Amino acid sequence: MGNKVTVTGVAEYNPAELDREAAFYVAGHRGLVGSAIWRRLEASGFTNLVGRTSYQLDLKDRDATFSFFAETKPKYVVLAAAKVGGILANSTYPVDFLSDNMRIQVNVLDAALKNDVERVLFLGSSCIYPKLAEQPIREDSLLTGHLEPTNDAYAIAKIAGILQTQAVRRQYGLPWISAMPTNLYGPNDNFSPQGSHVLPALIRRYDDAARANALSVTNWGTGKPRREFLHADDMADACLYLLEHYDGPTQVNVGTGSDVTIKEIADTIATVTGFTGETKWDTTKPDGTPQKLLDVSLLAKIGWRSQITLEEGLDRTMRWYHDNFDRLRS
Ligand SMILES: NC(=O)C1=CN([C@@H]2O[C@H](COP(=O)(O)OP(=O)(O)OC[C@H]3O[C@@H](n4cnc5c(N)ncnc54)[C@H](OP(=O)(O)O)[C@@H]3O)[C@@H](O)[C@H]2O)C=CC1
Ligand SMILES: C[C@H]1O[C@H](OP(=O)(O)OP(=O)(O)OC[C@H]2O[C@@H](n3cnc4c(=O)[nH]c(N)nc43)[C@H](O)[C@@H]2O)[C@@H](O)[C@@H](O)C1=O
Repeated sequence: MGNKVTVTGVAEYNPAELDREAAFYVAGHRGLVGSAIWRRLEASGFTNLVGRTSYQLDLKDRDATFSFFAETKPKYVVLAAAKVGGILANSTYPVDFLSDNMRIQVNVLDAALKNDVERVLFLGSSCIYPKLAEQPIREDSLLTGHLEPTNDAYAIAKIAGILQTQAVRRQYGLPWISAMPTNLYGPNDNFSPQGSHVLPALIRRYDDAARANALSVTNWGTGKPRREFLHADDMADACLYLLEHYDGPTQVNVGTGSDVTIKEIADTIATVTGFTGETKWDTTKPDGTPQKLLDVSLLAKIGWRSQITLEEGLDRTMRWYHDNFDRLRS
């Protein structure tokens, strides 16, 4: 690692470029985040990227995960493989979100340790923070209050992942880090009506309604909660930036620093899809946490800011959605 720079009172980091020829395993390389990281690494000249689908390698299988690490010997790992879903999936299948994610991350982190992986980036989520955390949410609000019940099982798994990363730092002195993204969107997102996050769900719902000349659509909850949306390409850029510029125990928030209400994002998507009907709200569906806006000042101190505006990101995502429309429905 390079020269140590102190960020007053928060963390320390050592800028150092990663070796472009070393084996770099992107766990979950077909997903929203993993595919964006893969594109970012390719564009930055990495020549030895390693990826496996869940069909080729089920990371819940400990023996298979250890064999894979022993064979491929990655020098770097980003853990973007996880069981992921929106508010309804999280609240309907809490056992899966807890158990699958615990198993995936324990297997990957243990195998990485056994095989001397030099740098690991563990990805958590902004849902690790207390439901009623002071906004914008600082990293030090972790474990200071009760979690949002619709995603507490998933959040507990993610908190365990952060702690495992920190424990490896303490016990073995390795420069492993973790990042906490806000709500993400972009190409290769999950657009399934029941399982997805809100932004892809709204794209699909309003686009379908516009094509069918429907008179109304019905969204979930009250529309009042506030969410912060970051494009996956920005997230991928932040991941590489953190790996090359940050070496501290604190999980680093990754977001844009601004949020919108669900009603506002719904109105925007209605406009861009050309839907002119009425929007209704199904208040029997959960709202989830009232606001989730990350404090991104640590990330700014380290030197990174998001570049893709919500308008630009939505435009890119809509174009990707239309290009992949047939495949997404097959
Ligand atoms: N999407 C979001 O809004 C947010 C995501 N995050 C975090 O970012 C990370 C990536 O999420 P995202 O890209 O959205 O998720 P996706 O669902 O788009 O992708 C998840 C990836 O994980 C892989 N995977 C799942 N289970 C297994 C398994 N048992 N074995 C091997 N691979 C598996 C899948 O592989 P395959 O395609 O081959 O089946 C898939 O490529 C996660 O840690 C998530 O918690 C954090 C905050 C917000
Ligand atoms: C990233 C984060 O994502 C999840 O948390 P969430 O932020 O609450 O996620 P969401 O995107 O699913 O919903 C955001 C808001 O939007 C409203 N909403 C309206 N209409 C639809 C709709 O059609 N689908 C969905 N999913 N939500 C809708 C919905 O009622 C809620 O008020 C975590 O479980 C966890 O996975 C996690 O870490």
